[in-house]
Amino acid sequence: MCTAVRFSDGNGHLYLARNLDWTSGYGERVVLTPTGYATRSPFGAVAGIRHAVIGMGLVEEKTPLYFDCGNDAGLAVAGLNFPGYAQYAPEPVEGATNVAAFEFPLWVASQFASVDEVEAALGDVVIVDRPINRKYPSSLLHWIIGDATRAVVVEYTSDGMHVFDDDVDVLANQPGFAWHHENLRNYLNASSGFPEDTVLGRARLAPFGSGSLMRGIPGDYYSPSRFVRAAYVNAHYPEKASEEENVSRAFHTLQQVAMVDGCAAMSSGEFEKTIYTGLFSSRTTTYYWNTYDAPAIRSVAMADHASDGTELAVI
Ligand SMILES: C[C@H](CCC(=O)NCCS(=O)(=O)O)[C@H]1CC[C@H]2[C@@H]3[C@H](O)C[C@@H]4C[C@H](O)CC[C@]4(C)[C@H]3C[C@H](O)[C@]12C
Repeated sequence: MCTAVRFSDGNGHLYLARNLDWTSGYGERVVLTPTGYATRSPFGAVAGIRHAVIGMGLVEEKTPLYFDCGNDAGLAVAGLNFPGYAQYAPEPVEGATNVAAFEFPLWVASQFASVDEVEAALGDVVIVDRPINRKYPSSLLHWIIGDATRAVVVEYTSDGMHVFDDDVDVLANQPGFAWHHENLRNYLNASSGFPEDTVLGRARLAPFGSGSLMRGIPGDYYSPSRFVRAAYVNAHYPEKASEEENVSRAFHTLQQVAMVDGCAAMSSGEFEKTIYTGLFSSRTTTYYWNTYDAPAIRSVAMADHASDGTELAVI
């Protein structure tokens, strides 16, 4: 499973972070797509790279396949599994902007500078089930897209495109965003406060310590539970000013919804775990990540490579 969160430093910078939860990795690396790169795009949606893009992904058929990424203008996107709901158009539609499912994150991050811009463009978009090759059929995903001010969730289902204003800045897996948002109403009681002593019968009862009013926030790995827990932590985390504090914030928040080996099996019987946690910071246009087996945080800044070059940098 996967979980993603967006937040800001209150000073015009975006932080968008995600856990990639699966049984094993795909050989993913940090990939920088510079503005001079001539990428392939089956229907021409990604005609050129207007904004340099950095994120986690694979390169296949000379095409960056991003799992999550951000750009030099402060916009970022992450794709999370959405099987049973996602349904792309079988063929391109004449007159529309046809975006192959595999290139959706690259299309977002290479073409636009803000959530408002993407949202306006999405009105004309058809997401097409056109795999990059036979090895990699289209993944069934939904996406969170964020900038320094807000986030939206994009779901493409049997009745077409849906764009939701994500006012809690979180995404998990199934079911759809609208369900997850409604489900938050089950947790209105949860708060970060410290309760008063209470009287029960002739007994005066005091809390054991802090955390008492947070009880009821679900602790398991099920997608609805991760959505609620990530929304709680992300909303209660105090705004932080520095890059270091915000990197710490992202990794601490996602640690709350990270999956530990052996605890949750998939239908195959294999266990899911958090393969990597990735974070895009627009403040430094840096991609930070760690992995299950190498938990120290590593980073690559766009400035470390030629973001106006013609070749992909695979780090
Ligand atoms: C498996 C990943 C999603 C993890 C997740 O959400 N798990 C949820 C588990 S569960 O259902 O809820 O049980 C997704 C996220 C991004 C996906 C990748 C990206 O979309 C890029 C390419 C796209 C190609 O079409 C398929 C390979 C691929 C390389 C994808 C493989 C895989 O589907 C990825 C890595």
